Amino acid sequence: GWGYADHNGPEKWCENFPIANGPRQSPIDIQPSGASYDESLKPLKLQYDPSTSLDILNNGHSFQVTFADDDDSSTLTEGPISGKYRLKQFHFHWGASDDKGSEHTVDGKCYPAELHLVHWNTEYPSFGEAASKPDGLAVVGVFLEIGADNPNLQKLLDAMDAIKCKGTQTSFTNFDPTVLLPESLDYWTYLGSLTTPPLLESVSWIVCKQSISVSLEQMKKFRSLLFTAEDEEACCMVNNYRPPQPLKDREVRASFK
Ligand SMILES: COc1cc(C[n+]2ccc3cc(OS(N)(=O)=O)ccc3c2)cc(OC)c1OC
Ligand SMILES: [Zn+2]
Repeated sequence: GWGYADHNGPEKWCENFPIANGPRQSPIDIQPSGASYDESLKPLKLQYDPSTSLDILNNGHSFQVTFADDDDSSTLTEGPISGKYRLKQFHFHWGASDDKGSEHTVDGKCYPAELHLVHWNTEYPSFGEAASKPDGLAVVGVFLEIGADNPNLQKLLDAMDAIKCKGTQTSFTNFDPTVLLPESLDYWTYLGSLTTPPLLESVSWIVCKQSISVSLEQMKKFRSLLFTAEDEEACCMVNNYRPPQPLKDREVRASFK
């Protein structure tokens, strides 16, 4: 299957997923000077109910926290989207060292990690259905920057000992992902895709301008996870990011001046 190694990584994904070379692939390098301020863009409205958080899982590509999405308890509305999108899961991408790890870059600057909050359009019956529609998904991206210890990440980090290997999961209840958002919700937005196979071109990307902090010690904990299952030769889960893709015929809009 696909992965992030030389033999199955981003440069090879087009062999099984030709959309990898499509017209609206993600991530991209965001160039603030090339983004146009759009005064019609609304502030993001994120309303999350912590009782919808279910479990935390090492899926062999990242770790994700999954949410109950059978009602409108945790939603994203306003912002650049129309309608209501339900939170399905959040996950991260990160590097082997602090000079790389994010998927989006800003004027070529890489961050050590990037958080993705994945939402699907309730216009459609399920995540799977929405994932194949051009307006089916909305992913909020938040950069992590090396700095002070971030206490809001601690619950995630404490759960990592229980999900070290691919395929392991543990319950993860009563978590409000709002605590992971930066104080300013200024954002850039553009039309793109999932950044992992199946790379479906169904995502309205919403990338926050402001980052959140993560300490060096906390980053080391991310890097202690494994891509591999218990019975396989251990391979550290690092560099699970896709590099920026061609912007092609797209515009990036800014919600701020
Ligand atoms: C839950 O059902 C699905 C889960 C998944 C799993 N999945 C795969 C890849 C993903 C990539 C993502 O990319 S990202 N990094 O841009 O957020 C986000 C969520 C994803 C979720 C895919 C599906 O069809 C495409 C599903 O519907 C059948
Ligand atoms: Zn992601």
